[in-house]
Amino acid sequence: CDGCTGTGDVEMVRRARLIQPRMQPDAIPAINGPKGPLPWGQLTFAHTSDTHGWLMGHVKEENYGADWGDYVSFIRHMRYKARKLGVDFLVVDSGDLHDGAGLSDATAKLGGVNGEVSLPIFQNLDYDLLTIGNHELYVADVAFDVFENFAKFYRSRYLTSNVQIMDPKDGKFKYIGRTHKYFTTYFGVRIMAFGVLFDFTSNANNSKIIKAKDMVQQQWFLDAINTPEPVDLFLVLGHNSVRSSTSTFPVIREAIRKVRPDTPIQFFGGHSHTRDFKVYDNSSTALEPGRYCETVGWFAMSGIEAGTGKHKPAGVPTPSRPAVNGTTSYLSYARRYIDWNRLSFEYHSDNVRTFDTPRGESVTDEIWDERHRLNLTNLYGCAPQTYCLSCAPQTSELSIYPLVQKALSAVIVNEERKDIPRMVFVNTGGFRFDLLKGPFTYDDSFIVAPFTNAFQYIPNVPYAAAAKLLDLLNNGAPQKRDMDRKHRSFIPSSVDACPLDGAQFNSGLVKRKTIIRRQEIVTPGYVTKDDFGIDGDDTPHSAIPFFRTTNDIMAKGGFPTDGSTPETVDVVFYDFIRNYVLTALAKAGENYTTADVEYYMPPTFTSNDFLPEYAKRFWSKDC
Ligand SMILES: Nc1ccn([C@@H]2O[C@H](COP(=O)(O)O)[C@@H](O)[C@H]2O)c(=O)n1
Ligand SMILES: [Zn+2]
Ligand SMILES: [Zn+2]
Repeated sequence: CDGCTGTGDVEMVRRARLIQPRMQPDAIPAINGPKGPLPWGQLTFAHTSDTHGWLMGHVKEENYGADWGDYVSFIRHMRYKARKLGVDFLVVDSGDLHDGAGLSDATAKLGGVNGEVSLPIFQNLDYDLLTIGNHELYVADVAFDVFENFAKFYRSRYLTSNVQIMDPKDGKFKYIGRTHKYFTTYFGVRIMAFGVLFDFTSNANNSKIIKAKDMVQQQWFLDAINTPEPVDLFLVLGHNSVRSSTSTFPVIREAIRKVRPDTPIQFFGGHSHTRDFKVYDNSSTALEPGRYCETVGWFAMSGIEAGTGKHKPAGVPTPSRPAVNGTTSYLSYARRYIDWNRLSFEYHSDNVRTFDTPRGESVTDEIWDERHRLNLTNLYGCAPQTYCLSCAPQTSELSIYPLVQKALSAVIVNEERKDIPRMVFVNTGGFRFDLLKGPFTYDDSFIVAPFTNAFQYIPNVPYAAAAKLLDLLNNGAPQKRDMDRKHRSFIPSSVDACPLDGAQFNSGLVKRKTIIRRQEIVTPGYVTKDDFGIDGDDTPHSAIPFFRTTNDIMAKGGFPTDGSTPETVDVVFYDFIRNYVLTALAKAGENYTTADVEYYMPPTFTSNDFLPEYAKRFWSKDC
């Protein structure tokens, strides 16, 4: 497995970069590319959300294979193009920068803070506006780092209208970023912007989230929406799904509409990891740009009666439809979901002779140096097949969940209680990405299961109650984001098998400054249906099937081999779902409290550790 170790990796990186330009065409990976030029409007936006540390891009999927340096170069070209076209171009992000990849998460394992390497790399992008996600707030140290460093870096551009942190210097709660920003664009559009997190409640104690319904009553908000200054557009950035029932965007919209019935309101959402576009009314729409550096959300609007920007810039497609189909409006809109790869980025930069800007190149170099320094390519074992999160029913052997159950049964064993039967309950929301065939590395351990949830247990629970627990948990409160519309893939009924197979992709162990070429066939990927229809995907794809999962799954261990049922069992679970387990046990007639809960495994052995342990024990190292 050449290149599997850290040192080998760097050697290969350097070599790969040198030889790339002379690669034979057959060696150049192929994906199908953009269907045509992007729309540009009076105001045009590039939007990211839920990047979750994937700044390296998807090293095993060419389709999403660009890295953060490539995105930095892309945005530089787009800013230049916007000026040439005579339109305003704003770059925005809706949060969730942590938990999901080695580059963000490995530093916490080394005793540092999650994000201490990835956030400074992220900061190479000159965002116009950003807001905070719930993954910036689960852990007190992470929240404080965001307050102390990230928010100070972006200053008035980091909007956290309803999120505060306790400043240890004086013990007072303060906004992490700014509550709002009033500004005028280059071409003269006057914007009032907010950044609103959904009503998140699992935050660390040092932070506070003000519910949207309370925020809209606060004096600063009322002053902002009633400002005597002219406002041409309200811009609401939010880590907030654009569609789910838990979204608080409607609350914000109603509050603004009460005092400004005619001013356009544009929302940029996140959190549900979906490509989506929602129409609220004829002057109010919302975009959501997916997850994990798979998508750049692209949005263009024209018709605002302000400024000197062009409403129909020459030589490019322009926004052409009202928000509500069949009506007439002075505003017109367009949206596109761009695949995160160099083919797309280069194409939309008009195939400039040198795509890579010096800043972009240095960001790429930094990412690869850090990847090496953090040992992210260290190998645990070779996955014999691809195990997917949602491309197959959760009981199918193609799904990751039977593998998780096997690994939990084998690895989650307390030596002192190994002969006592145990039932291990974990939430499916803790698994974040497919485990791809081939090398399963330190980086992949974060990609698949980034959280550090501890294994806790209640000893000697009557089996009769424990046996009811899984059904009670799965019929109880949801334990993850609203999955209702998570994958809005438009799936032809003929697709019934999981087309993903790690063998198709590069090993991910060597740097590939990929020169990709177009292919005629269509690669599997997003097939998005939103309020504007089915033409949003910049690169057409064949659909990947999507199957929902239950809240939780359960694995057994140490049960009698003769098939008899034990009197009592140890009920083991992630600390993240402890309260759900206690509630469900009460429903099963067994009242326990947190005082009955103990650690089953050492608290340092977490949900991020059991799959690597399984891979080390049971998978070959010869990929
Ligand atoms: N310690 C944790 C924290 C979160 N989760 C899961 O992540 C979901 C939230 O992720 P988003 O990217 O959608 O904000 C949450 O609902 C849990 O399912 C976890 O398992 N453990
Ligand atoms: Zn997220
Ligand atoms: Zn989120």
